[in-house]
Amino acid sequence: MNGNVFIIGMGLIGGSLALCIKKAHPDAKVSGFDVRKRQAELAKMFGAIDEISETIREGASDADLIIISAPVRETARILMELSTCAIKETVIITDTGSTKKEISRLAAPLKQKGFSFIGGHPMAGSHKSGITAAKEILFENAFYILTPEDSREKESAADLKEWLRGTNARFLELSPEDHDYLAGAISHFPHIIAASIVHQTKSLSGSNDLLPRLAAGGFRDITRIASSSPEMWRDILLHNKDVLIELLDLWGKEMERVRRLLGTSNEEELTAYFSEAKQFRDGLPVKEKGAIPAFYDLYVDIPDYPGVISEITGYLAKEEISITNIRIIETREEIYGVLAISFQTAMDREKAEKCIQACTSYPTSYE
Ligand SMILES: NC(=O)c1ccc[n+]([C@@H]2O[C@H](COP(=O)([O-])OP(=O)(O)OC[C@H]3O[C@@H](n4cnc5c(N)ncnc54)[C@H](O)[C@@H]3O)[C@@H](O)[C@H]2O)c1
Ligand SMILES: O=C(O)C(=O)C[C@]1(C(=O)O)C=C[C@@H](O)C=C1
Repeated sequence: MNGNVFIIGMGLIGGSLALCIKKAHPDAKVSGFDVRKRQAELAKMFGAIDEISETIREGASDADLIIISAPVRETARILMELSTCAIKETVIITDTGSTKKEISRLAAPLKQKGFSFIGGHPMAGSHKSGITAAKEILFENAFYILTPEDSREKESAADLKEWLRGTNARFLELSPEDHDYLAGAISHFPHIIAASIVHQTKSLSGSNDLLPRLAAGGFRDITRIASSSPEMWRDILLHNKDVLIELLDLWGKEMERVRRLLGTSNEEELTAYFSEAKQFRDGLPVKEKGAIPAFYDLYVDIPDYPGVISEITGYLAKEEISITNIRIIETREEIYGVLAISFQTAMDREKAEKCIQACTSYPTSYE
């Protein structure tokens, strides 16, 4: 498509969308604004945007598409500001916020003036923030929720999907209320639990300094998202307060149930508790990014000696196989550790396994 795209908030999501739009629509002009000007400068340096806008008013004036990609409570303020700006009658306005009900309510002044606002939420991300973490592949195969509310917005949603074609995401239309309930359950609530586990560990470690040093695989897996932006999560929780309080009450009952099973040493029910959870978790889609991003992980049993990781990444680099993440799951002195390497595609993982098998004697595996 040809036209002017204006992105407000040049962080992880704004930057990644800018890269996707530039790839799919090379003739479009993409400009960006960020309250932290350095973010916009970096976005320009990385080639994510063509121009930096000095103000929202300036960037919005000639835009055909405006994407707001700031924390959700800032998004509310930006919507108010946009409703006072001179903007094209035909402009499509969208956002990327993790909550939709409150944002859609706050877009009312713009909608009353006849502008198309379509709430949006790409359901993929990271615990990392800022433009330096942005990547074109972030939304590949992920669900991208849109919340058009009337027939005019549903029509504009078709143009919006075309603008966002380069995300290679799977678009899904929901009401803002349904969105907030679902996202509350599978995204917002797990972030509270992750942070609460870290809090519990922190307070226990006050009386035992060995505790944080022992926190390995399982703890790291379940608490990764506790490293996300605190301001972003504060705002999400405040926007989705009612749903989250309801989920916290349910969780309390769930924990009571486990406590009872433990108290009575109920072996059968405890096995059933974990079996049911395993069955449901194992049945979640792995090939596509759902609420849970797809990982194409390869596990390599490695001896614990200096240089072993660079040895393996060196072999992969020679074959030009790109890695998205690498971590050690477990290391104990003189015992084998497990190196988990993540790839973007199943094909990359297969190539990597063949390469490691050809160059080393380290056992490899994946689920
Ligand atoms: N991080 C994720 O995993 C993820 C995934 C999907 C959606 N989201 C949502 O997308 C939005 C952006 O998240 P992110 O991860 O890119 O955060 P981020 O912190 O990486 O980027 C947000 C950017 O917005 C800028 N900003 C803040 N207030 C602003 C304002 N008033 N005007 C202009 N710029 C402003 C910040 O300086 C920052 O650069 C949030 O609403 C978040 O809920 C996040
Ligand atoms: O992968 C992560 O780090 C995320 O937390 C991404 C995640 C999620 O909960 O799945 C976080 C918030 C967004 O609104 C969408 C995606």
